[in-house]
Amino acid sequence: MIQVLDLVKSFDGFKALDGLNMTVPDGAIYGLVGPNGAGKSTVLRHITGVWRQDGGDVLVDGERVYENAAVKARIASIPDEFYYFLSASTKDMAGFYRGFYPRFDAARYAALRDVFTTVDEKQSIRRLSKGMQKQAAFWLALCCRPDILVLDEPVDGLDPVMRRQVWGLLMGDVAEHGTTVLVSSHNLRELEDVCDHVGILNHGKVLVERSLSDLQENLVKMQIVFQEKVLPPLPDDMEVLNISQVGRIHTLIIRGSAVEVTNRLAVYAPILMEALPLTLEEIFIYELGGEDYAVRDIVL
Ligand SMILES: Nc1ncnc2c1ncn2[C@@H]1O[C@H](COP(=O)(O)OP(=O)(O)OP(=O)(O)O)[C@@H](O)[C@H]1O
Repeated sequence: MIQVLDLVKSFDGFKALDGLNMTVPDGAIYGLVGPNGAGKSTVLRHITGVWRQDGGDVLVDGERVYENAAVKARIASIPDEFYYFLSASTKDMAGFYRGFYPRFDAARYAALRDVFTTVDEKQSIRRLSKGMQKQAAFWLALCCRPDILVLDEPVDGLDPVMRRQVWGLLMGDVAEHGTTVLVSSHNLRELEDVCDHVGILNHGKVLVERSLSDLQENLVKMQIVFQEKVLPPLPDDMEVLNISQVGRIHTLIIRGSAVEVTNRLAVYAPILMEALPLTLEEIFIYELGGEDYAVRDIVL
């Protein structure tokens, strides 16, 4: 488990991290979402032990990360800026990682040649295209067999086919080995299909942190058509977060499970009724939008 506790980091008096708290459970795919300058890269650099905090703590399974080689050997990272040795090729870096990561998997390195076919492993990484550099970074990171994989806007620059392949590999590692994946993005939609936990970050703080199952079990989108064009009065204790209407179709966002809400609305004898899942973006908007405009602005 990764615990970030009241983390503070200032640059020339500017608080890039301002008492940031977050918890990433083991085996989670945790999406850290926020606008430019929110502090995503800064917090990730603390979690990977690159930077020392001014205040607070970053713990992995209860141990401090900073200057802790044993903990760092369990973490692989794809940062937003590449840090490979000047003129090092993918193959050179694999040799270096083999010495650092105790579980470096040489057989996997060989097998992944068939996935990253466009990357010339003998070419200097800096001379590869941006997308190929990202592919090389994934190739190397996946071979480290880390317990924790920290990815800073990882799929930027990857084409759609490669994105799918990379996410497939990552999700396979999560399912088979319980790898914890922490991934940052500007865009909730990009993480929609993969994350099971989400933290929304702005101005150096996590505004809200939730697990997807908590959110999804508790909110449903109902599309309903009644004989009459107007919506019948609904029970007082039914928590309706949003109502919209297009023609005769009413769309209601209601708190509760799909089964429970469907049963309660069936009493009104609709002509047509369907319970639909909400997107992650919709969940955040309806769950928090009313009460927290900062969150609403970020996810919209
Ligand atoms: N080395 C640094 N020196 C000075 N200021 C910095 C440094 N690194 C980050 N900052 C500042 O800290 C704030 C957070 O930056 P950070 O890179 O963490 O944001 P981000 O959420 O990753 O943004 P983006 O989505 O644009 O990558 C910004 O205001 C940035 O200017």
